Amino acid sequence: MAVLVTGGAGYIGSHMVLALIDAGHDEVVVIDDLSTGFDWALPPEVTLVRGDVADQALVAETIRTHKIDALAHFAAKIVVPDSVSDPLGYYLANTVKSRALIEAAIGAGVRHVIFSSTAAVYGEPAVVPVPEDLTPNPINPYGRSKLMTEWMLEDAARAHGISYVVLRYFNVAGADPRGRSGQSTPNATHLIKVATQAALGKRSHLEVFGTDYPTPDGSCLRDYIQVSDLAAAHLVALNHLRGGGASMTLNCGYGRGYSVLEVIDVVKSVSGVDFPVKLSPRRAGDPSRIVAGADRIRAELGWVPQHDDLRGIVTQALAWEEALGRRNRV
Ligand SMILES: NC(=O)c1ccc[n+]([C@@H]2O[C@H](COP(=O)([O-])OP(=O)(O)OC[C@H]3O[C@@H](n4cnc5c(N)ncnc54)[C@H](O)[C@@H]3O)[C@@H](O)[C@H]2O)c1
Ligand SMILES: O=c1ccn([C@@H]2O[C@H](COP(=O)(O)OP(=O)(O)O[C@H]3O[C@H](CO)[C@H](O)[C@H](O)[C@H]3O)[C@@H](O)[C@H]2O)c(=O)[nH]1
Repeated sequence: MAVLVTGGAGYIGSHMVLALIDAGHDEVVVIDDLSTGFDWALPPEVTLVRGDVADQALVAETIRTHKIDALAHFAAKIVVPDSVSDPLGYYLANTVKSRALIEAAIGAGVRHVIFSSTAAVYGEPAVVPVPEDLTPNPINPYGRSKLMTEWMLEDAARAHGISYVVLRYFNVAGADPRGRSGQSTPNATHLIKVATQAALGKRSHLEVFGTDYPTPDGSCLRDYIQVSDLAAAHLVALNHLRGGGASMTLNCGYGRGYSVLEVIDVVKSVSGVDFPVKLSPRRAGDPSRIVAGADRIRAELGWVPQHDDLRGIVTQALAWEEALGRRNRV
């Protein structure tokens, strides 16, 4: 039995690949078009199929050749403000292409699917921390594009007798504790990545997008989950499905929110650099606060996070950013 990881050369997917290898899974296959991923992020024992997840012939051949029973689908476009300016591009990448992938995967014999969804499906939730059974109400095209894929997967699983786990990630951050991978996108927009780049002088300053939100300090609140903890959640989800477990949808977060200004303070404290910060207007598509109701995944899958510590997450992100600079990569 082998696992196909779409988007495995990307930030989170590469940590999933490492988690699979570390756990002794001997056949891991990645399909990735390298649009935002890097082949060097993959260990040498992993098979990389370079291509598009919507190429149904390629997907079917890959699944049959490697006798794949489980699919972990990470490949997507992921930047919320870009989805506001290019909604149709996001619906194509995240919804239309996922439809093609799911059809090809089921047709070729895949039995289990783990899907990378997002807290963005909740939009601006009335309840915080947000439980999984709150009716989704995304406020940007990114969240909508992902929610439609959740629905397609749920319907297709019911019709074709396969099982799935939808994981709704909150804000993913940090890097592999052993320094093997991290967030490598040069023009990434994620707060902790941008802040570490500002601390290391790769950016002149950091902008805070909005200080007039209805939150304690006026900046947005997010629940930052460490990337290897998230990968570990996928492993327990995989074991659950292969063991005959039921389909389910689970939040992935720690259940605690930090404001943008709090995160900046931690990055300044850990790095020892008082980099310039500019207070700017709100960014399109941002909800004010989003924190995971984090109990269900622990109860259902027995997931126990190992890295629930913002200072530790920032320390890992800084170390990875420094290593990228040393390697002259990005
Ligand atoms: N980063 C976060 O905070 C976050 C939060 C919630 C959900 N997610 C979800 O996690 C998943 C992974 O995100 P990430 O942060 O690792 O992003 P990423 O951009 O680093 O990784 C995406 C990978 O998918 C590949 N890819 C994109 N489109 C493809 C296609 N059509 N065919 C083949 N490969 C393709 C890219 O080359 C890249 O390697 C996404 O589905 C995203 O929506 C991320
Ligand atoms: O330079 C920056 C970057 C971000 N922010 C703020 O920091 C917060 C977090 O922003 P990120 O861009 O790091 O993350 P998002 O919350 O926009 O989105 C991320 O988490 C979501 C889930 O909550 C999605 O899944 C999405 O893929 C992923 O990028 C937001 O309030 C944003 O306005 C800044 O103030 N300055």
